Amino acid sequence: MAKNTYKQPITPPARGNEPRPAARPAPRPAPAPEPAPAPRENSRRAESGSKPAVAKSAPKVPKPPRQWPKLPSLGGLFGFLRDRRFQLFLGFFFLLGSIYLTIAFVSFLFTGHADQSVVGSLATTPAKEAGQESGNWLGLLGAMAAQVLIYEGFGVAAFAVIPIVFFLGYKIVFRRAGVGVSLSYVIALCLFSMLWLSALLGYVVLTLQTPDADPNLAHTLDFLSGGIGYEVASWLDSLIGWGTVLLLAFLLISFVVFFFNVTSLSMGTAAENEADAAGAPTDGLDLYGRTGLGVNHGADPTASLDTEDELEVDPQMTLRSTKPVARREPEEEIAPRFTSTIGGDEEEFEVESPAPTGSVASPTFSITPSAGAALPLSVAPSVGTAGAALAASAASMSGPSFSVEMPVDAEVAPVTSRVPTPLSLADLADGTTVAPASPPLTLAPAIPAEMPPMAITVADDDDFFAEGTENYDPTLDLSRYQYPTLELLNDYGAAKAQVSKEELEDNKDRIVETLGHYGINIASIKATIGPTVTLYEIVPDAGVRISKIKSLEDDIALSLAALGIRIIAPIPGKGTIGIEVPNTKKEMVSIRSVLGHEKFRTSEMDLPIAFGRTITNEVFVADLAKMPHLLMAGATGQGKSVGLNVILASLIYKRHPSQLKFVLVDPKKVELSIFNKIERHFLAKLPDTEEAIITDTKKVVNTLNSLCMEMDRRYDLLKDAGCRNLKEYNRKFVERRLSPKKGHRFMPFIVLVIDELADLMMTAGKEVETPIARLAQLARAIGIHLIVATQRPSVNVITGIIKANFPCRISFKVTSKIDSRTILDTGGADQLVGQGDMLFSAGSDLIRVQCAFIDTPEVDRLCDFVGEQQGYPEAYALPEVAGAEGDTGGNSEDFDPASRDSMFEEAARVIVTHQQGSTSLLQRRLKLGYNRAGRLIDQLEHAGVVGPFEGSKAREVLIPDEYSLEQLLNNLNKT
Ligand SMILES: Nc1ncnc2c1ncn2[C@@H]1O[C@H](COP(=O)(O)OP(=O)(O)OP(=O)(O)O)[C@@H](O)[C@H]1O
Repeated sequence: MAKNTYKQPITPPARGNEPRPAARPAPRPAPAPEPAPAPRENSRRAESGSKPAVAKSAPKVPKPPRQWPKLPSLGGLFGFLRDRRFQLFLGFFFLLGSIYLTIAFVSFLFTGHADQSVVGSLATTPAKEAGQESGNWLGLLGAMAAQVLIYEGFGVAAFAVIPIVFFLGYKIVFRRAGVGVSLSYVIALCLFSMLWLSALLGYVVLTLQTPDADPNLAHTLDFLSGGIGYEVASWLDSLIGWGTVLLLAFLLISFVVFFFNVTSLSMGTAAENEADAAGAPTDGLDLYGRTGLGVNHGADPTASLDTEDELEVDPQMTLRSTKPVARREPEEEIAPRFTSTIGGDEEEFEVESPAPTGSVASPTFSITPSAGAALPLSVAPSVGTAGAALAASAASMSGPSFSVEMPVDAEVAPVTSRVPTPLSLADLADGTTVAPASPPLTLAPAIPAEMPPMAITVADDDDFFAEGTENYDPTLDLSRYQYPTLELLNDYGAAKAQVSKEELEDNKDRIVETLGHYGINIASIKATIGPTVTLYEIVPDAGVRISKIKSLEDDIALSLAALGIRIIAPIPGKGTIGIEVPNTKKEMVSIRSVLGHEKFRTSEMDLPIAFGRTITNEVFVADLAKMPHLLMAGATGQGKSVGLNVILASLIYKRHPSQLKFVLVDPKKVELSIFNKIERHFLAKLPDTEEAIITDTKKVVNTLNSLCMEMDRRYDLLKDAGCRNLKEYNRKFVERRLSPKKGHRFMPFIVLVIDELADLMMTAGKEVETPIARLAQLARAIGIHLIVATQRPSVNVITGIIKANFPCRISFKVTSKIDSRTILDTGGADQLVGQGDMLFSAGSDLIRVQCAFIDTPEVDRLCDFVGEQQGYPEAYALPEVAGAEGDTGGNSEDFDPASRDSMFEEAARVIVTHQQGSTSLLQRRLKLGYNRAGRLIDQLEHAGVVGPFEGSKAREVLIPDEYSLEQLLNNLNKT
């Protein structure tokens, strides 16, 4: 029966918007009228199950009358199945039946031959007479059963029927699987063994039964395979001959792989093997769910995990069932009961069962925090003492059999978990101590009826942080995340020098000659071949004025008949003059060659970017975290987009999704859309937006403002933690010196990429300029970095205030010297050769780099590789911008009561009843998606029910009680 005994779950703080309240939630209030839930917008796996409670209290929407003919209800027809007496009758029938079959089968091994004629003569002989002649210890019926199942059926493999019958009876009588093995597990194993063995023995019999074989042997063999096995084998033999053996081997391997969930052929460590032998729940997944030994099988429920196995579950929990995996007729009595031990007292409460028609075999459960629970809390299902069922069930269930869902919430203390997502059943064991986690975990689904009893003790938040010996590892939320491999990128082979000796000599001679014409003699000349240009370093004779050489730039270019000559006079720190001469044949720098270079691979930088190769052919790697922002310019078609992709790819190759988030702004709409695939891994977005990649100017303004809010919050947290920068702060958090209870969280780097600033500046001007400048000025310490690109480096796009805050700039080829000056404060960018030829300026240094090349299919493959892996439930949510226009429901001026959400009143009641202005409360109580709950909160703000957004705190509830609320609602309805 569906019950919802936890009346008031605490609000799991929603990332980005509704922060976790600083203090532990208030004790459970008196039961209040349940708000009517509505169908979820964004159903989550763990929350999408149908719930009777939901159905009961659903809003009273009049249903259209159905005109279907009346049929007798199935419940009435098969109601006797729920009769416990009938169940016991059936259960014992199977149990005794299994004993009967065992005796009959064993007897058949001795008396079978004699009984064959007895059973065969049944058509002509009276049953009584035949029974008297039967040699089977269980009479004629025993002889018949054995004859059918063994001789005519499956041979000795028919013994596998016995466990099926036994466990079926056991399950019905005792309402749980026997000896820790789930029924489906037994049935699958036994059926396969029976069919496979029978076919194998059939083939053996077929091969041994040659005309000259010993008749006694042939007689014995009759029993081995049974009629079916023999027929199957002969059929296979006629079709594929001795390939039958291969086929059978293949079937066996396939079964083992799927049934035991073999995922790896590695032999595992000695420790793992030991643990395995002892029945500890390693089960193919290591402590953090990574695939290890590769075989899932029964786990000893009493085996407790060592400290590393700790799970983290939010301190307070509600147990409720969600999506049933399989369904069958309801059996109310079997509804699992859970006990919660609070302090020394045991308190029993019922779990919301999936639905009146819900499954008992495999209902699913989620554990989410609840307000009423005190610490420490231990939760133990009181049904099911089955031993090895836990892991076995996990193995036999396909898909995400048991998962932890953690709402990703920027606002809230981060997930402190060392729990892999999804959590495997094997990760839970009796006696597991779990650390508190915030945001909450949702564990789903489990198989309570087959779950061994287990107690998950949730340590107090403070204790955890005080006692935690192990460092917090943010990557463990996606512990199975695989970094992209270089194989995803095109291999263009080793770079070859494209400049011939003749070309070098030729150029050298011409330079010497040209300078000679102007009376400049050269003491020495040296060439360094780069991918795009060759640098000729000359040491002029004493007394030659450098400015003279510089003024000859065009003349030298003319005499060399080459575009893009750049003279560096003098080369800083070298005392020579450089003349860069483009190579006749450019060498393409593949991204693979730079990402695979040791310099990048072993880089200790926070945000390393492998831009390409310098003119001395060295791989050029720079740290975005140090820049700390980057301005990019370049005329159209000169390699900007490729450059941006190189930057994004470098960062994706080097960072884990937990450490880095991108905010992608793409007014051109097509350049960055490819990165949509990695939304749940690497992208951040406003909570109320559908698309993670921002293409709309209005949304850009909101996003920039939201980033400013995030920046302010981060500064507050840093201040509170006494840290000067993000690195220090995260280190402290990792060392568990900062408690999530106080709002602390692991903060990923955020990289904002704007693909075309000109467009934004034209449409939104100051609205974007101010937050960009603000972010650029302040965000360096708190890990927000900006990469802003533009085609038009004119002063009304790259304004003084923007330029002043972007010390690090890149210019691809631009069309004029003025543009070059605007972006780099010096000429030179106009003389580049294009196709990724770029100048990198960090302060005074100007470095010429050939940008690496990454093709769109390569980016595609990279994004597919990342995107196909398990990600967070949703993109990293940025703080909601109060009063933001667009999707948030409008601002106060244009708030129209008539266009209120249909759940508006229910939402208001929930908020007032709980006195908590939180989006996630609405999400949970009303089963809403984040977007809709966010809109509702906004509408409630406009209606005066809740106060404005308050950063890290929940919104203030402005209506003190339900009476005042009803008055307000009445007034609103009148207007
Ligand atoms: N690093 C590079 N190495 C070799 N070729 C390159 C490189 N970068 C760009 N190219 C060539 O230049 C072409 C245009 O590059 P890209 O699309 O990046 O230009 P863009 O500056 O972004 O142009 P737009 O502003 O019009 O989008 C590419 O298709 C490619 O052929």
